[in-house]
Parts: sequence; structure tokens; C-alpha cells
Amino acid sequence: MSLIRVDDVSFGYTADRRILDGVSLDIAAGDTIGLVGESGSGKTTLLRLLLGLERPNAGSISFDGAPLDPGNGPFMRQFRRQAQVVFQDPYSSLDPRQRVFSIIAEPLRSLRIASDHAVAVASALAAVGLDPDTAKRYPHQFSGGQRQRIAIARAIVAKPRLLLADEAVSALDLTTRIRIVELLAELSKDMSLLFVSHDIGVVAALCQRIVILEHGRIVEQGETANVLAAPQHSYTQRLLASVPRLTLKET
Ligand SMILES: Nc1ncnc2c1ncn2[C@@H]1O[C@H](COP(=O)(O)OP(=O)(O)OP(=O)(O)O)[C@@H](O)[C@H]1O
Repeated sequence: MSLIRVDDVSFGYTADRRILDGVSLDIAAGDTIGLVGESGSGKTTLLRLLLGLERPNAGSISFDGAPLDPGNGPFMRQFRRQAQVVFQDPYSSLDPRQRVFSIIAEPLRSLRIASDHAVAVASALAAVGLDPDTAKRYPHQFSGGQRQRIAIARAIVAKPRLLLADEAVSALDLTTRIRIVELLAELSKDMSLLFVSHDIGVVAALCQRIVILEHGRIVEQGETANVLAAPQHSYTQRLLASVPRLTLKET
């Protein structure tokens, strides 16, 4: 069964401009999906709809078979526990005034999860390959790659079933990017992953399926290897021709 199902969704921030147009997408347990498109194609907007931060103007989104209704508080609390997000910029996404422990434990507090927070934070730090001592320090004491690991630890501390990553490696240098992609690949064994990126090379290394968005419409989707080997749509062909390739082996 679908974890998230997007059914013929259209959306505009204003009435006069449609950003997403008839988008349908299924994310099942265990899926790793790369959502690719040029800047402005609507990737982040789709992610905002998936998070319940915006409502579709037409069509529907469901999670675990139930409508994703931002107005339904108890449902959204359950949903937020199960779907977490990592953003692009590890410098602005972590509160500089809080210690790392408090940052990572934030979803446990806000979702009122009554686990042992110290144990959960230690386990999340271990999962992202950071030393337990990290918890006592502040974000400014870490590099961009380490900060992104902290942001990922926060996203996985409540053991979500779906991780949404919005250009989560784009701000990192090449070597760090490869490490974080490897980390996400490891974590995706235990959760579904929707990885938003303009970088087809990273998606090729990480995602089993690829979805291509052009001007708010899905123009092509399928197994990444098949789509990349024989892109059917002219937009995908253009994207492939213009984006430099990156594979995990290029270290
Ligand atoms: N809050 C907003 N109000 C009005 N228009 C918006 C808003 N956010 C985004 N847009 C517009 O929606 C369109 C799609 O933006 P979106 O951020 O979803 O694209 P994207 O594919 O994620 O781009 P990028 O790769 O540059 O992040 C753009 O034209 C953008 O200007």
C-alpha cells in the first residue's frame, strides 16, 4: 500500500499562476525516489504540499490511506512523527543558540514522544556517524557536512517512515556530498526517501526511482536506471545533457 499518494494535484500560491498541474505520485514503504527538475519547476512546492504546509487547489493527498488534512491536529501530529524533512542549508536550519542535544531532541519534545530522550539522541547521533560528545556542543562548532548530519539526526530521531530531503546535499562540497549521500543510502534501508534535487547524478547514485518535473508537470517517471539509459521525454534528455554526472565511485 502507498505510504503517500498524490492524486491529480494542482496548486498555485496565487489564483493567477499554477505551480503544480495534475501531479500524481505514489511513495510506498521502502521506495527511494528522486524528484528532479530545473529551478522553479515546483519541487519544493510539491514537498510543502506533501508536508501539509500547503493545501492542493485540486486533487488529493493521502498518508497511509487517510486524507492529509492540515486542519486535523491529532492526525498531523501522527503524520509529523512519521514524515520528517531535511533542508538544503545546514547553516540556517539549526538554531545557533541551542546545544546539539536540544536540537536533535526537538521532534521528541514537540511531538510529545515519551521515550528516553538521551537514549534516542545518542542512537540518532550514532546512526549519522557522529561522536556522542557532539550533543554537548553548539552548531557553529561544526563543519557544513557535520551540521547536515546533525540535521539528519534530528529528522530520524523519532524513527519516521518517510524522509523528505530538499536539496539536502546541494550546499556541500563534493567529498562531503558523497559522504552524506552514502549516509542517506544507508538510512533509506529503514525508511522511504523522497530526495528532491536538480542533480541527476546524485539521484542516480541514491534513488531507485526517478520522477522528472517540468513547469509543475511530471513529464517522466520510472526506474532510475531505465530512465537514464533511455530518457523518453525531450526535457529529460535536455536535463541529462546539461547536468554533470556524479557517482559514488568518483571519490
Ligand atoms: N511562497 C510563494 N509565493 C509565490 N510564489 C512562490 C512561492 N514559493 C515559490 N513560488 C514560485 O513557485 C515556483 C516554483 O518554486 P519551487 O521553489 O517550488 O521550485 P523548485 O523546483 O523547488 O526550485 P529550486 O530548485 O530553485 O528550489 C517558482 O516560480 C517560485 O517563484
